[in-house]
Amino acid sequence: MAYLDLQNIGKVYPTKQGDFEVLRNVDLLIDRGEFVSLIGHSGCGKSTVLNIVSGLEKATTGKVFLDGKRITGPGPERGVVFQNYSLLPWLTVWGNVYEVVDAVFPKRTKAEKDEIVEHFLTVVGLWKHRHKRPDEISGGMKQRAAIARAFAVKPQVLLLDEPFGALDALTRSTLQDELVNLMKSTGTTDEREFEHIGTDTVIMVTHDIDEAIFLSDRIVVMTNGPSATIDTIIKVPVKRPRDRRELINQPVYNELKQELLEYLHGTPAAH
Ligand SMILES: Nc1ncnc2c1ncn2[C@@H]1O[C@H](COP(=O)(O)OP(=O)(O)OP(=O)(O)O)[C@@H](O)[C@H]1O
Repeated sequence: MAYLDLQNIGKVYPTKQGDFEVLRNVDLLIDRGEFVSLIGHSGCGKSTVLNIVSGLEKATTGKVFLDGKRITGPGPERGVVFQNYSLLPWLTVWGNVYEVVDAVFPKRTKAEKDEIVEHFLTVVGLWKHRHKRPDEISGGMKQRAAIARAFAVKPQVLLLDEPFGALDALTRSTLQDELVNLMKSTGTTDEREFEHIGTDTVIMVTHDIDEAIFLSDRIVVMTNGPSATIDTIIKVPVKRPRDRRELINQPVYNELKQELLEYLHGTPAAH
């Protein structure tokens, strides 16, 4: 049985101009431990798929199962990083991360929770900005705060909607590496980890082909909308975790890049 099972997902938005069918017949099975990227033209419905798996959006048709249980709403085992950051405006950067760490690890001491928050704010380069509120920091910094918050609680399933989109190239690759590290820590025997086993399954929406190849086991290419569905699924036949420089020197890297470019640009966008 697949860990995540999307069965015949369809999504229709009622609009003033009539019903707008975003997704039709999306079927996808994801195993525990997989890293899957969703790629496709702007507006085809990638975020909608992610929102349905997060439970924040309801599918019009079809069902999603996680570990055999039907998803009917959000849950702590699924962490999200959305494009709009969703930080609480009245809390500082530190407070935004601490709040979720406190909620998810109620049995840890204050010192342990402080340590987690400090670690992840340092990783994303925001420690010295920890006292600022969201309206006092840039878009890229908000994105990094949202990443710190999601990574810090190590949800089993991480749902990432263009998480590194607003970041400069260097920060982007640092955080991609941190995501790789986060997944490596799965199965840790750290005594304090008893509430959580760590992040082992990721679905990420991205527009960046290199990022998709570097991080993913499989890349799901969506058709152009409306009524978008899965066009094809491309496997990345290289063992994870990968070394960025080694990977780009392998012939398979350019073959995959070419294949993805053909899928994405071989057919014109619908909009
Ligand atoms: N609440 C809504 N009501 C009506 N239409 C909507 C609503 N939310 C999204 N849409 C439409 O659904 C389509 C898919 O949106 P979605 O954000 O899932 O696309 P996407 O592939 O993630 O886009 P991008 O890559 O640009 O982020 C778009 O055409 C969008 O305009």
